[in-house]
Amino acid sequence: MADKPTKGLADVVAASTALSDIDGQAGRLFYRGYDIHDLAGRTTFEETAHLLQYGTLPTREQLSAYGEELVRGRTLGTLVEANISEIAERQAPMEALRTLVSLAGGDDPDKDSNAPEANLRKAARLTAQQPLLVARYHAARTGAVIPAPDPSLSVAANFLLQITGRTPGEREVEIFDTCLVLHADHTMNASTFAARVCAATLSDMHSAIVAAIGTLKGPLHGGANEQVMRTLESLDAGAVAQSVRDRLAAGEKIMGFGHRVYKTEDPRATHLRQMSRELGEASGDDTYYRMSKEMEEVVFETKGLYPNVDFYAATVYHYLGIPTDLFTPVFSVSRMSGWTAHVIEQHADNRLIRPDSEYIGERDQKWKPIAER
Ligand SMILES: CC(=O)SCCNC(=O)CCNC(=O)[C@H](O)C(C)(C)COP(=O)(O)OP(=O)(O)OC[C@H]1O[C@@H](n2cnc3c(N)ncnc32)[C@H](O)[C@@H]1OP(=O)(O)O
Ligand SMILES: O=C([O-])CC(=O)C(=O)O
Repeated sequence: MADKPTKGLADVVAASTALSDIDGQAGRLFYRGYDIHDLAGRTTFEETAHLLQYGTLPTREQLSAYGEELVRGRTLGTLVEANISEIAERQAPMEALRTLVSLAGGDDPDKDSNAPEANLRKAARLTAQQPLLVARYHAARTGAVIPAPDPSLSVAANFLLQITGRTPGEREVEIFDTCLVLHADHTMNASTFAARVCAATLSDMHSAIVAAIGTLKGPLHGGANEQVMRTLESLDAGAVAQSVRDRLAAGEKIMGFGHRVYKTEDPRATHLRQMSRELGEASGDDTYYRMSKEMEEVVFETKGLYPNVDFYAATVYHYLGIPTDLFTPVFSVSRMSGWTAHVIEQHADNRLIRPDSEYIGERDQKWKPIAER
């Protein structure tokens, strides 16, 4: 007889990983032993992706080779090209990405191999393609002609260029790059777990990533960043505190607050709050930042909850000119680096992930023919 399950697998250690570690009491996050506070603002997304996928911060030569691989990967295959316009017309952003990554699996030259070298090549291609998929999806649905990927630009700069259609400022690129670093990996979060469950059947990397994208989409996970912006837009700037109190009193969840693991401030929120303030002030209208601060105070006062990574990410993306329904796709652009690294790690030391369940249904039922039911 199985033990009583922990609802939502809270506190269950479901996998071993050398990729990231969280101290939820102290509010600390590490990627392969490096404190997120040391990485954020000092290490580029490309270096972070290399750290996760290859295991080390790259030397200059390694970074240059990896950067070139990412630049070469900024291209879409024939299956994706043939379908992206229709998908953009008919599917919302995260659904479209789920479909497009699945199609990209069909285009991938390494699709039939889970070998370590093939997995590394697929990880780089998926990391390179994800921002392009988001930009091309957005262009297809708006009819905009977007600039072609610029090989001289970083992942962050190229994405901002393609989404906004204008050359981003240096500080905007730095800030967006830091966002990508902050979202890259996070232990056994729901989408990473989904990817690992899929990979552990010895299914392929693209299948695992499709599972992860579908899982990230939900508002209790990555989908919360979009909902944060929708909440801010729905509030009267002069009555934020009262509206939030009313919503909490009515039993509503306020998106962007609370976390399964952090019992104190999410260390990523510390950076995102600061970047939101900076961009809000630079924009000349920091209303959404100030409203966010007020929400944060009221939610803490009323429920003792802290903002998670999604809360201030919303206003940062807003100030950077990213459309609200692309906030969760932006999360996937970064998390692709972590998801793929987890698939590599799972395949390297695999055992099927198949937990037990507690049976709570009827027993000893007596079968009757259909005429007697
Ligand atoms: C990248 C990420 O995935 S970060 C998380 C993004 N998700 C969100 O921001 C959605 C809002 N937050 C939540 O729903 C939750 O805090 C989660 C999903 C993140 C964590 O969930 P769990 O660990 O299962 O906590 P759970 O949902 O059981 O909450 C515990 C208690 O805090 C309350 N609570 C948790 N989060 C919130 C919130 N955002 N607003 C109001 N109350 C909340 C719950 O209602 C519950 O109260 P109760 O014990 O009186 O019923
Ligand atoms: O860890 C989690 O449960 C959610 C989260 O913050 C993330 O995926 O970044």
